[in-house]
Amino acid sequence: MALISMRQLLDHAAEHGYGVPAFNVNNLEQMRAIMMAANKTDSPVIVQASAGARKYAGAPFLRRLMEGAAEEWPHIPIAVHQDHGTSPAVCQRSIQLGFTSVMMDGSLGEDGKTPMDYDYNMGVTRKTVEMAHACGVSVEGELGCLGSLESGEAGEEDGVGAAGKLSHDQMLTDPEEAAQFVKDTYCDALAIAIGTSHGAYKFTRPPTGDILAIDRIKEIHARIPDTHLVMHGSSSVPQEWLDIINQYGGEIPETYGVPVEEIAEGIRHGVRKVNVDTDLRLAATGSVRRFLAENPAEFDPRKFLKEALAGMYDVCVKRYEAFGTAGNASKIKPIKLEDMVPRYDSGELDPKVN
Ligand SMILES: O=C(CO)COP(=O)(O)O
Ligand SMILES: O=C[C@H](O)COP(=O)(O)O
Ligand SMILES: [Zn+2]
Ligand SMILES: [Zn+2]
Repeated sequence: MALISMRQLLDHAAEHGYGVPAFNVNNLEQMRAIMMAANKTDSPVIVQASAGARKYAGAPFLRRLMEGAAEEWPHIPIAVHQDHGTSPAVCQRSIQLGFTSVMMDGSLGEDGKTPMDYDYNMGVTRKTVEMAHACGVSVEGELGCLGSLESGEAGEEDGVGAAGKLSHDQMLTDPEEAAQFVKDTYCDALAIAIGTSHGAYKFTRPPTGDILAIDRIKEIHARIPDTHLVMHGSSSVPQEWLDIINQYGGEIPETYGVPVEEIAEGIRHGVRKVNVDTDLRLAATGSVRRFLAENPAEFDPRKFLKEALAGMYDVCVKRYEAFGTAGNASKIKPIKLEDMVPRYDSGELDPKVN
């Protein structure tokens, strides 16, 4: 079974200059779509589960989904990551469950909503790193809060993210602070705030530099060249899927996501993990709406779920190709988690800070 640490996967991505989409998983169809697309394109995989996913599917089922993926596609390296952990204890339970990577999102408090200060964030992240690295598990931290530079609104969506108004400073990760944070915590990957937000309603117009700060990535990367940068809220919100949803009875107002070309520019400057959830939701919804509208007599869920899978598969293939992930699965030689431990202990994985 090729469940590997996210650190190993992202180190390979950094060495070879590509990015990896991290798709959120809640159910069988998403998992199969992601894996079938990875198999087709020879891409290594990051799948991630949120607190909402654990609530929806239940932790034992989620674990079995991931184990099932590794069993059916043993030649594909898979990092199993916990998305937006709200405390070291949550991260610890995920490690116990078999996750190979965790996110400690200390930019927000345990409620997942209240923006916290540097010292709190640094403390919980440092604690998580000590615990995770002792198990060979990697850690993603977050500095800055996701939110819209267009409206000043925080990124709350489906109960995830800060709520209310945020200042510009809170919504843009400071390169100086990022350098200090990496020095203080030794996290493997860092989620940065550059104007993206979760969900489908990111921008009211195609984003330009004033509302999507891709340039900020370059400044941060220059300070922490070994730390893998993570873009959250990076669905592209494909207009073709919005059109299909609305053509078949949906009511989604005009909205724009993060263009794939902007993500590719980020990848050229140190972004290695690109979080995508909403795009698969849109593809699944559009596919199901279309199928049921065109086949009103059908009632076998496998028929419409197969359509959902096909729509999501399509999005996954496009992202693996656009981010340069394709062609790399077969080049990675899996390192066991227990063999990551001495690598951390020896200091060979310590981050460089300029
Ligand atoms: O960041 C995400 C999960 O952590 C998902 O972002 P999207 O809502 O843009 O897909
Ligand atoms: O972090 C945001 C992801 O899109 C997960 O969303 P969720 O909490 O609804 O599962
Ligand atoms: Zn956050
Ligand atoms: Zn996120």
